[in-house]
Amino acid sequence: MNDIGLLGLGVMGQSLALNIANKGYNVSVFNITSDLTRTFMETRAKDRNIFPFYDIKSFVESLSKPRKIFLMIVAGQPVDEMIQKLIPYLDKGDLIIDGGNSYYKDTTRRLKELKEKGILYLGVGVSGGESGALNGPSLMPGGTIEAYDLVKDILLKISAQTESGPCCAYVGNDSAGHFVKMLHNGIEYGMMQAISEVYDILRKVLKLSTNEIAEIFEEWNRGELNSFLIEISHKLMRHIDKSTGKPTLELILDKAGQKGTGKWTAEAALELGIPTPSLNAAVEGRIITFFKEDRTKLSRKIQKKYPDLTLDKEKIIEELKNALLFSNFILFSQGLWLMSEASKVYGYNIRISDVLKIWKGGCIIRAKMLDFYREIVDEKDDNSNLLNNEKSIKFLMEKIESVKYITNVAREYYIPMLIHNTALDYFLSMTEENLPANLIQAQRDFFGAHTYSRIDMEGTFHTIWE
Ligand SMILES: NC(=O)C1=CN([C@@H]2O[C@H](COP(=O)(O)OP(=O)(O)OC[C@H]3O[C@@H](n4cnc5c(N)ncnc54)[C@H](OP(=O)(O)O)[C@@H]3O)[C@@H](O)[C@H]2O)C=CC1
Ligand SMILES: O=C(CO)[C@H](O)[C@H](O)COP(=O)(O)O
Repeated sequence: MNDIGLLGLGVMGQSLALNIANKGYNVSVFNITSDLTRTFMETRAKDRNIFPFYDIKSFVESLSKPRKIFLMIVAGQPVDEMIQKLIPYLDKGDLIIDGGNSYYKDTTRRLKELKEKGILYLGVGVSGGESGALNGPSLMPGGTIEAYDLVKDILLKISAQTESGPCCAYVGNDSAGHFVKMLHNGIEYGMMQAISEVYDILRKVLKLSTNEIAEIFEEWNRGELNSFLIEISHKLMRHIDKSTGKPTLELILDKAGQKGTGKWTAEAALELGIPTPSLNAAVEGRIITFFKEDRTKLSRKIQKKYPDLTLDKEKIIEELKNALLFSNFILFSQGLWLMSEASKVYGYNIRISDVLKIWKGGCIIRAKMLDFYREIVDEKDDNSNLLNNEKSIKFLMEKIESVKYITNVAREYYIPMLIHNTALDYFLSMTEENLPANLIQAQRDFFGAHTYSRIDMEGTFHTIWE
């Protein structure tokens, strides 16, 4: 009898199967297309404690009870289909673990449906891409503690390890695991967009070569900005395309793909009423890239009047570094506030400090600054908003002039900076006592008799404006 079943042998599934086997567990594997299983067994899984199965029944029957089946397949309908195929062979107390990027509301529904059948279910956020899955991902399991306890040992062993411990911890009830992973990706979109904005300034304003930009990013990666995304950015910038001799990056079409997790984050924020303009802007930024033909046509219709500026290269590089630190802070701040609200509304009971700990290693948004964010979260009882802390304000105010400077330079050169602009505007809005919403309220009352509150007396008021 094998310890665990891994269902789905795509990019992530193969690596996870190997990772689990490397930790000494016997792994049964199954994939919907048998050829993929055969190829995997003949290559990467050869002579390993990995056992192939070509039908669901024998795959399930190969597992010791209570059975543990890790799904690593395309999210959405395939997960529902596969659960239906598994159910006839499962017993009460068996556990299905969904490690894909499933929509959290689907996870809530599946948990309920399977609970009625006595089958346990865990929605586990998995981050780290192919190499993380193989060498140690960040794991965000959510569901019942009873279900988590069944696979806790395996998950802790296969996860990334940092000086703060394993990058796996029970994150909360119900669909908390997939909600947290979705938010991880929402922040990931923001960080990627912010880095690309900085890259744009370096190449278009300072006219640096891709290799020179790689050097700057490599230098930044040795300091406060140290992160997986900065690291891979400088590495990928050095990759040369063999057929042209050019940096491969320069040959990639500027249309960014997306599979949905960023959009779900923005939707969740709107649904829960938490302001996340920078997370939302990252999704919008990707959507805009998709309209390449329109952008190309329009770009030929406008005349750009470039300024006659003497640029201080070193100053711009230094200000960009600070602006990126500012924007990253705001991205996490918006994301963690949303997480905290979801935790209250959905009863997840998420410990944000633990989430920041498990994001320290293995995942795509791992960064040195996470220690600072965690320090802030740990300082207050109500950790719903990172901004409510003196250290945060000091950190941001030390960098605000850089963001103002950089966003102004960007404007002079017609360069969009969706993340940096929204991060700055968010900070200015959140730290402004007097916003012009009085006018909005008056307009609403004028056209729709929506009423308003007054600053000088209690109550609800309506005015006949004309
Ligand atoms: N790639 C990444 O960096 C990360 C991915 N994820 C998530 O992990 C999951 C898997 O991703 P990844 O490994 O990259 O994807 P791949 O496209 O490499 O693999 C997808 C897997 O799903 C299987 N599959 C597709 N349709 C069905 C179906 N109807 N029934 C059963 N199995 C099916 C495929 O089988 P076959 O090929 O035979 O059709 C294959 O095994 C996704 O939810 C993804 O969002 C999470 C973190 C990181
Ligand atoms: O979950 C992931 C990383 O954390 C996956 O790589 C995911 O596909 C990234 O999202 P998108 O494809 O929308 O960029």
